[in-house]
Amino acid sequence: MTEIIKINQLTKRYGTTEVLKGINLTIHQGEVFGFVGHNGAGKSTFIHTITGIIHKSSGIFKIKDAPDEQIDKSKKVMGVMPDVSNLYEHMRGIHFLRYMGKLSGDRRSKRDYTILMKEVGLEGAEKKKIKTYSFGMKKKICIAQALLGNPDLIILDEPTSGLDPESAIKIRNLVMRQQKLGKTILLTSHNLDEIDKVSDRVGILSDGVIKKLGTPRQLKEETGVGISISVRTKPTLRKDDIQMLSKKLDMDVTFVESKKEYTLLQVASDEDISLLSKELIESGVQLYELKVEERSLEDVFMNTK
Ligand SMILES: Nc1ncnc2c1ncn2[C@@H]1O[C@H](COP(=O)(O)OP(=O)(O)OP(=O)(O)O)[C@@H](O)[C@H]1O
Repeated sequence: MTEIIKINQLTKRYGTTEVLKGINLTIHQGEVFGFVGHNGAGKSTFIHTITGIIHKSSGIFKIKDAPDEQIDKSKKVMGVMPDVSNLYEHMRGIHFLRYMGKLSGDRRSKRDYTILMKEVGLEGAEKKKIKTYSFGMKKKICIAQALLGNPDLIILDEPTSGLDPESAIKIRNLVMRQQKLGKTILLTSHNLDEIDKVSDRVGILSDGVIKKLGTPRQLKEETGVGISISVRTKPTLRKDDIQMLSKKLDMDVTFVESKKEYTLLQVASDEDISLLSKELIESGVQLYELKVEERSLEDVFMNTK
């Protein structure tokens, strides 16, 4: 696997405040990497550092074979989504993209710029001045800008924040299409469901370091958070029944609540689900339904200190 980003012990201080305290990370070509962390964790600082917008304090990093001292070389392979405040607001959307495209050596035809605008959901707004765009529309043109020049590495800082659900799905699909073209995508988002859907791997930034790293599935499995299951039985299982079952099976089954014929429980592992259902059937309870509620990245995030 070709490494496209390699970071060793990267730190960044603002005055005496150390925001990044030693980031180690490798991202491979063709990966969609989701970077998450609470407000102020340092995600933007990280992106600004590796894209050469601000200087690192210490550590080393390489973007596609170019060491950080040669950041100008690596800028050529990166497409970075700018902040909405950096748009030339007096320009019309399509003219702005063509202008920025020229600066980044973009070779697409005039017609393809219209297609690009459509891809990010700006059809019909090509000739409108950016200053008349809504916040979401400005966000979309920033995403389009990150794709100019056919970069190998696309870096998107909160691309879908402030977008309506339909637009967010469009951007998610765009990310996946770019991946199919062989691009590497690094993105941040506070929408953990979205990160779960698009990312091959996820890194959780906390206290200046990457506290958790892995595929969404690995992280969810490692979290140690119990698995929530809902069972529909006759008779409906009550708290006392669950306590008895738990004792009999010698395992932790936590009663959460019972509503009508449904009982919500938590168990520790997949094996527990199998043992529990077997025991229920053997004890003569009519088991009509057993539904496992998927663990979410939100659980992982909330359990990352
Ligand atoms: N130019 C700066 N000078 C001093 N402190 C800064 C500067 N830029 C950011 N910070 C501080 O660094 C920390 C990390 O900020 P950063 O914007 O990187 O976080 P973030 O994870 O992107 O947050 P959010 O999710 O809210 O966008 C914050 O405490 C912030 O106040």
